Amino acid sequence: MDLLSVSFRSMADLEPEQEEFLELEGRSIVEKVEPSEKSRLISGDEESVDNGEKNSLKDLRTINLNEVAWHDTVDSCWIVIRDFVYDCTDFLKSHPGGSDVILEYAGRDATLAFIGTGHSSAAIHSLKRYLIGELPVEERIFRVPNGLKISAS
Ligand code: HEM
Repeated sequence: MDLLSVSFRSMADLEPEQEEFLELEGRSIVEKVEPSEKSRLISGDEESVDNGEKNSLKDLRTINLNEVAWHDTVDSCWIVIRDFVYDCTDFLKSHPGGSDVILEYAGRDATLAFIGTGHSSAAIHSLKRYLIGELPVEERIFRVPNGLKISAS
């Protein structure tokens, strides 16, 4: 047995409440497809999906972490949640948790903070208003096709 064996599971393996989160992120995509297709969609295998929503997935702009990092101020505040990029600039002042907590993550990944705070379904729903893109496949850590295994051996 490996000393260290960590698996980043595909989205299809997540707990129900996490899956809800992920479904909400891509609601318009997953609602219109069969369960088998949905599982492929949420695991990131977009090529295998042949439906009307395929294009909307592909149309999402690819934004890398380097570009995200430039938007780390109150005048332009981008954050990454589950490999999706959000522009929160206009939302900062109205965030119920205050602007400071979001600004702390401006220009970088805020996934664990966002989840750790226990945001409501309404909050998760509202995320899509600020969605501007997604990370390139090689920079993703949550939506990895077929999962990613890190092993010590
Ligand atoms: C675009 C991203 C975000 C959106 C749309 C958002 C939305 C919301 C909403 C709607 C609430 C009210 C409570 C609820 O419905 O859950 C809330 C509360 C809160 N959020 Fe966020 N949030 C975002 C990012 C973040 C981030 C990155 C943090 C970092 C820790 C954070 C920390 C908090 C905290 C601490 C509260 C609790 C406020 C309280 O109960 O007094 N949020 N957020």
